[in-house]
Amino acid sequence: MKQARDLLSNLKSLAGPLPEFHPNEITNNPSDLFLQWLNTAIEEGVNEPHAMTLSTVDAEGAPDARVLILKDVTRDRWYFATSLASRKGEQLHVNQKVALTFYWSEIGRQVRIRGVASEMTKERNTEDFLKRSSAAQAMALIGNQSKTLDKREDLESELLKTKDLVNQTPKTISPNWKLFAVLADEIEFWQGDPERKHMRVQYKRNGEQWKHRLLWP
Ligand SMILES: Cc1cc2nc3c(=O)[nH]c(=O)nc-3n(C[C@H](O)[C@H](O)[C@H](O)COP(=O)(O)O)c2cc1C
Repeated sequence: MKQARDLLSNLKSLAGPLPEFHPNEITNNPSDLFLQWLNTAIEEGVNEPHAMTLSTVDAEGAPDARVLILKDVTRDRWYFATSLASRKGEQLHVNQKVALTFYWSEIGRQVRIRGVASEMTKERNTEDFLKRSSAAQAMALIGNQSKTLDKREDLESELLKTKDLVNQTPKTISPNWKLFAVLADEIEFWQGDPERKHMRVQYKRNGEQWKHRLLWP
């Protein structure tokens, strides 16, 4: 087998062709630009464009990260859903400062968002929970995300029991499954360029207003 560094050095990155991002496409509000980029990602067939990395920090300030699904975007807010009892749930309890990162490799685009996460209302949680598939509802109702699983059979038997519960009492809501909104205060849009003349625009929020500047690649 090849050495890892040989395998890696043969891989291409940002080979293109990639779309361009002109300064005249910069919008006043970054949520508008995000939605334009999300639409482009969907049209261009990007695989799971709604998958994003959520970064959190623990009580000691050590970072952690994992992939989640983007549930919604409204003005200045990005939404995700998870279990309060999970590791990230515990981290969010002590520190609400988070980062979200999207990478859409097919079009060479990255979006970085920094902001503060807060829990949504019970009504929004219920609405989101009931939209989940019955398997996803059952898994959330078991509620053991990030806890030690002694053996896979335990998962199968818990799932069987909980799927029964979901079928018999379809509106059972997990008390731990929560929708969070990240109120963004900094967002960067990065368009890769095969010649490495990447285009970077960073927005910073001041109250209701956003300012932007270009960054060197
Ligand atoms: C494509 C993809 C989508 C995922 N979506 C979610 C999600 O929406 N919510 C969630 O809690 N975990 C989701 N996960 C699982 C998380 O990455 C993670 O394993 C889990 O939430 C436990 O993280 P924690 O131990 O840091 O709390 C997803 C994973 C992948 C790869």
